[in-house]
Amino acid sequence: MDTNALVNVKKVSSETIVNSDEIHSCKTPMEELKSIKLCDMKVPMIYKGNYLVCKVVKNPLARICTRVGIHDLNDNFAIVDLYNFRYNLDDVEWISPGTIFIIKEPCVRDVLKYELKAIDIFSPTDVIFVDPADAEFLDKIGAKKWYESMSKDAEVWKNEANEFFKDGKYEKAIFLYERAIRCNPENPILYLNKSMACLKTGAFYMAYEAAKHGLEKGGDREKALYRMGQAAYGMREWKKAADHFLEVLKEFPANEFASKELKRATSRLTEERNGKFDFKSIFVESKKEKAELDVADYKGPIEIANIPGKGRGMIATKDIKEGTLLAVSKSFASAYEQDLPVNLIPEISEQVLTPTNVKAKELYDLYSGDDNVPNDEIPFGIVDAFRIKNICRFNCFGFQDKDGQNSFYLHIPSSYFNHSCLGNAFNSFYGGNVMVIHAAADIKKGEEICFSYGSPYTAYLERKKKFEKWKFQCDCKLCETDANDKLCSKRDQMFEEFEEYVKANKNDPQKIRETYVKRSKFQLTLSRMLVSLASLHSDIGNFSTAIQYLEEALTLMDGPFKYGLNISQTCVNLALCYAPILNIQKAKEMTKKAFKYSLCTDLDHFKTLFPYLSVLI
Ligand SMILES: C[S@@+](CC[C@H](N)C(=O)[O-])C[C@H]1O[C@@H](n2cnc3c(N)ncnc32)[C@H](O)[C@@H]1O
Repeated sequence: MDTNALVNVKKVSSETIVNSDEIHSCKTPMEELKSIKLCDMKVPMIYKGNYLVCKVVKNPLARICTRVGIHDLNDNFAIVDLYNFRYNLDDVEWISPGTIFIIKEPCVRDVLKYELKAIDIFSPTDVIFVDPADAEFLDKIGAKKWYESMSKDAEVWKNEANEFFKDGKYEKAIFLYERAIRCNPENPILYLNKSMACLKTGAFYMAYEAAKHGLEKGGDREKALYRMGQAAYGMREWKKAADHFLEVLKEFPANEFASKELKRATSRLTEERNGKFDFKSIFVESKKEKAELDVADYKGPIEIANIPGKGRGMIATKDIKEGTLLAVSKSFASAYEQDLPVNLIPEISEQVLTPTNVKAKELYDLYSGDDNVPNDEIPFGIVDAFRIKNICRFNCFGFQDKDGQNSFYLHIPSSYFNHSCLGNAFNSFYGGNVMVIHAAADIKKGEEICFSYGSPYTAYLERKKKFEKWKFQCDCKLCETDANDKLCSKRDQMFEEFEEYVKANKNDPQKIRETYVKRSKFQLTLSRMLVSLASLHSDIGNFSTAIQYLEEALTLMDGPFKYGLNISQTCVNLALCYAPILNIQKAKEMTKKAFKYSLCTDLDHFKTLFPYLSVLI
């Protein structure tokens, strides 16, 4: 047997992993599974109905997954590849040699070169970690031989856990607080400390439960209630959070932290109930690196309905005016390109384990690609990596910041809007983390509300290809017009050449204009060229030509796609061209128009976005 396989973790792309059709997630409770040993396992095979008890014997290695060498209860060796447990793969401490764990329904394959068995784990909830000091549980799974006799003094483990906590090693601290609790289940401090450590790792459900137990065991009420409030806030249960902070203040009125937190929770409640958001502050905050914005989700006069041929979609519950705020959502999970592999499963795993299972239900209800497979109910506390991977594929939004860095976001409520290139809604992002959807037109009660999944500027064939990946065809008027227009792809090609050409010539888009002779509608490519040309001219101070191009572009943009084409920015550009030639009246007119189309809450918000226009408004 060659254990060198361990040093040979393959470099594979994240796609290779998450696309595997063999991703299996165990949905059966541990009590219903039977133990199995490596010698009884044939390869390749998924051992449904079984579990394997193992112990890490070889140091972990990490590339795209974390790989460890394990022994089973017969001391037979195998490789275990753990996917989707961590963002930060450099962190391997969580599975160091000596770690005992159970693999529920293991997927076994062979590594021919090394004549070894290998087990792939994709869903974090397929693993149960076992404390070597937990004699009772080890006995239950037939692993008594791995029992390590350790101190039974809870204080010893509490002190050790506190040290880990101080070093920022929260998971290790949680593991030891749990050991301490097994030694002395009546000590409330252990629960409260565990709760604090859980808050640090974002395991809010566990934090809430631990603080509640601490309270029930007679622990410090101020601390317990405050932590319950913090945990509820983390779970985005604003009312519950506010109630706990109020309870703290009632008994301990001098607690300044609780009064601050109560204010925050109340703001979230107002956002959630009335759609009253401070978009200016959200904008300022979103400009910070890897900003984590603190906002509630809001659902305006809209509801989910079945839309023939499109699955589910959003419809208006009453007549809606253009510019109305329809929805705000904070991303459920996010990943940054620089943190390769891009993988939302570790974060989603934390979120899925909430007490009421509401979040898990909302997540698993999202479209996962196969209309023929009913979205069967996933039991509470189960991370189904395969389903989540598909949900991400059909519902994630990519976002590129100004430095060209990509990030990926899953927004739950916003995932129910279908696409239309000429959508009657417009979605904008605050750093990607927060998605805001406004009505881009007047909408009648019962009408479907769609927004464009990309820029309407995207060339027709490119759009079509993109939609094919998402398994649909767009039947909007723009796609219909483009599909019937023989000059469409020629024009798109000309545009590409044009971009190169204008860079060199700063010339007129006459040739493109000519391609529209037979089509007066949707002259998007022309407007795009005019905007490009205008910017070249304004850069060299040729403002009157820039104005001529921008005014023409503005007329062409004024259609159902005006928000998608960022008409507000074109008005800003015009204002910035009128101002230097001292046509202040026009500059003010354009600034006013820019504000109208900016969807800003108020002038203050607008001025934060465009401070250099402040004097014109
Ligand atoms: C983000 S989901 C939108 C909600 C989805 N319709 C549902 O039932 O949950 C994206 C998926 O919706 C469907 N879809 C979106 N826009 C569509 C359109 N214009 N026509 C047909 N299907 C569309 C496609 O299946 C696409 O992959």
